[in-house]
Amino acid sequence: MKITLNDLTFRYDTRTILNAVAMEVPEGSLTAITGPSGEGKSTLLSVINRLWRPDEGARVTGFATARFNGESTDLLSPHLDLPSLRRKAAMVFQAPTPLPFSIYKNVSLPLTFAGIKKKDEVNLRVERALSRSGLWSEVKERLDEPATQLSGGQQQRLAMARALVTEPEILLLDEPTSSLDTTSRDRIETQLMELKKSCTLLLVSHSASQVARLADRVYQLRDGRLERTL
Ligand SMILES: Nc1ncnc2c1ncn2[C@@H]1O[C@H](COP(=O)(O)OP(=O)(O)OP(=O)(O)O)[C@@H](O)[C@H]1O
Repeated sequence: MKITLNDLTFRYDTRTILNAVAMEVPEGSLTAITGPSGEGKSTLLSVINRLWRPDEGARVTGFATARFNGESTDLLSPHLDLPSLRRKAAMVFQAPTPLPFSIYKNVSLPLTFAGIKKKDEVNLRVERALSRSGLWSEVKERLDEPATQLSGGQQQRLAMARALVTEPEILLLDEPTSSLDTTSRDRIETQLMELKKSCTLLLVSHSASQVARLADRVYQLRDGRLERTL
């Protein structure tokens, strides 16, 4: 399994969000998490790339592991290198988040943070990430233009490219198409079907039809309990 959660309990102060949940995410699959609003689906994703913060009152017990490059990693370890984890388990959020820079810099920035500076390598990776997110042919002639000039759907594919540029093994997607029209949604869904051949995808979605179209495995979160429904 690429990701395994076992007996995982997540609390914000006294409130239990995840109650002894278990989940197994097979490598190279698209696993979906559904469930009512505010139940803790985003919180569940935050366990995997460690976006939750103890200083906000969050407390976690149990087991959460991911296999990176064949090696098991304890996702709850206090010694985890978080920037490195987030390069291997990258995240795409609900709303597109273009930074006030060029299209090129929006995608290449994580490489700068990772210390990858060789121009040829950066160029290669930016092109590959934009191709994998299905945006390359639309932007290859305008890489120096501001990213904010892209349409909403293009901005979300740009966010996917930014997540993909470090070649993550896991891509966490938190309702990535909920703010988009159906054409933009379809484009992203097409890319996701292609991406799962080379990356493990964990998708939070409110849309039953989207889950039916895309998911190999489905979990539903309700009242703190996680139940496998497919
Ligand atoms: N830092 C925090 N401190 C306290 N409570 C929080 C914090 N972050 C989130 N919560 C609460 O935890 C619960 C779960 O939130 P979460 O965002 O994971 O739900 P969700 O299922 O993803 O919701 P939605 O579908 O609406 O995005 C919510 O009730 C939220 O108010």
